[in-house]
Amino acid sequence: MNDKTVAVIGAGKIGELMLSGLLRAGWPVDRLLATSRRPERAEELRQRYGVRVVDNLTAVAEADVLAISVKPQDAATLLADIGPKVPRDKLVISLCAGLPTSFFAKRLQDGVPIVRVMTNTPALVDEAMTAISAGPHATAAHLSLAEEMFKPLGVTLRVPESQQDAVTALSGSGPAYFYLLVEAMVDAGILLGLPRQVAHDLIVQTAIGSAVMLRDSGEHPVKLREAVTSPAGTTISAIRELENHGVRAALLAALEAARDRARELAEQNA
Ligand SMILES: NC(=O)C1=CN([C@@H]2O[C@H](COP(=O)(O)OP(=O)(O)OC[C@H]3O[C@@H](n4cnc5c(N)ncnc54)[C@H](OP(=O)(O)O)[C@@H]3O)[C@@H](O)[C@H]2O)C=CC1
Ligand SMILES: O=C(O)[C@@H]1CCC=N1
Repeated sequence: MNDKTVAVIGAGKIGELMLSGLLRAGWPVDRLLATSRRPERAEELRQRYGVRVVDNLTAVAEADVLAISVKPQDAATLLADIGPKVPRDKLVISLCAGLPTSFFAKRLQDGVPIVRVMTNTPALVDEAMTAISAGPHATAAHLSLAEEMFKPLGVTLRVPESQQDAVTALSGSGPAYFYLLVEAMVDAGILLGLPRQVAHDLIVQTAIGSAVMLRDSGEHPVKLREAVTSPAGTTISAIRELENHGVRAALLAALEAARDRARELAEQNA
């Protein structure tokens, strides 16, 4: 493990997932810093993780890596404070949806390396999907450092920055789509007369089993679905309804909308 100090700037939901994941992976707590806007949040982070919570400028001065995990709408205000004070020997990692690395480059001194990352909430169980892109001045060593930070939280992949809005629509927001499906299927179980807890347990384990098969069997999802779908059986009756209700088209439109929203966030916060 390297000897870098990482500051999570704006340790909210995603920032906390980073902190806790790095600690689980053995990152020394004295090489982690966090910042927060609210004193009660700072206290919560200190209590929970024993991490030092400092102000943004102290984090800039002391850390080698600045992981920006504020909302895209808060990034300009933050950068107005810290941007001109970030020296060129630091690495800035943005976790912000939508914002291109050019947004940060404009607000930092010329030469500060920037990496853009899109991760997701399964980081909580070390099953995140994290996509990493080089921005201005980011070298192979900077990308490796970003990978070293996110690998313990799950799987990492390098993508060109031009793909990051699509990545955000698929894997960044993706957990929410699966949770919504589970919620709807549990409700369907209620409709069919099952107790809520039974419906929940059936669907959660079915989701886990299906996900592990998708990952480990090496089979195409169509093959896996065909193996469940017996001639004149139950599954095809359900699939006819899913197709009748346009679930496939809804997913195409939904992910396109998420991608468009990422673009809009960039335009609104340019
Ligand atoms: N949630 C998710 O699943 C994912 C989110 N992201 C991205 O991660 C980023 C954070 O999202 P999320 O964690 O959900 O949001 P949160 O609102 O939970 O976290 C952002 C945190 O930043 C704090 N903050 C804002 N401005 C400042 C500042 N100037 N100085 C210090 N702290 C500040 C906020 O404080 P306060 O509590 O006062 O608001 C908040 O605690 C976003 O850019 C989002 O696009 C990326 C992938 C997945
Ligand atoms: O909804 C959002 O904007 C953030 C980015 C990806 C997941 N959550």
